[in-house]
Amino acid sequence: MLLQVDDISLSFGGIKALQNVCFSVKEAELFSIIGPNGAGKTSMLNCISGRYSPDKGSIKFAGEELLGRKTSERPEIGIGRTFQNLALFDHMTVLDNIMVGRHHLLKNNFLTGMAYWFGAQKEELEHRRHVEDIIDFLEIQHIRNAQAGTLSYGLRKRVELARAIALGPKLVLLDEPMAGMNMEEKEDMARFVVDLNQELGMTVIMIEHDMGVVMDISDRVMVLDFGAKVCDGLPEEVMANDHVQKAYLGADFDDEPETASQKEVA
Ligand SMILES: Nc1ncnc2c1ncn2[C@@H]1O[C@H](COP(=O)(O)OP(=O)(O)OP(=O)(O)O)[C@@H](O)[C@H]1O
Repeated sequence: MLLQVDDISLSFGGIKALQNVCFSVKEAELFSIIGPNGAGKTSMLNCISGRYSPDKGSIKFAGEELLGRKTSERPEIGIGRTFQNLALFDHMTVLDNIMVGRHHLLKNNFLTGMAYWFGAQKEELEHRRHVEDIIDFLEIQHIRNAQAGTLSYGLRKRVELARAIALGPKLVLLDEPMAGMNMEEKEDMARFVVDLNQELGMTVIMIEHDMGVVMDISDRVMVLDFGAKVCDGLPEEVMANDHVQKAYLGADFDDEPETASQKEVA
């Protein structure tokens, strides 16, 4: 297993955001987390990315305990992430935004990392080459010099994905990568998520509300509700689960992707 999550609980005052959650993700798997609003999905991602510290439990990545390690170490360990809300530097170009994703490879420090804007040419060249590969991969050549703030929402989400994978993580955590997108943008993003999983071999954990996309592209799916795991398994197993049928999908849920994609968990 690349990621082994055991007995994770997390509370905020009286709110139990996560209750004894256990699951594991294999290398090169595309694993989705679904559930209604407030189910604990982002909290789970935040525990893996180090943003939140769970009250108890263990999260092992490639056999090593992650809990207790600094959040800032996650990129070096091999974990990248995107956020539910866009977190780009709007005044910077697409290229520079993605370069920021690689600053950890310089001196582990944002300020020294920024020094490459002013000089460290050789190292910068190497980084640029790598970033250009990502730009090609995500088909954003045409906007590489555009200011991030001027782009459409769908393209900004794609730039954010580019930054998350700039360091070539083993595991990438995607928090609602298709939220707020139109159909065409969603299809593009779904294709890129599949490609980074299948072509680049990255393991993906994705939170996504669009059930059609989730069931279409995931290897396995986990359902959370009120902070607890309802079930996990193959998409068809999860779809057949009574609790999932009743609580999230409605009795009339149709398995066809065209119909399914109209439905959202919450
Ligand atoms: N930083 C925080 N402070 C206080 N409560 C929080 C915090 N983060 C999450 N919670 C609470 O924990 C519970 C789980 O929230 P979380 O954001 O993980 O759910 P979610 O499944 O990601 O929901 P959504 O689909 O709306 O993003 C909610 O009741 C939420 O209000």
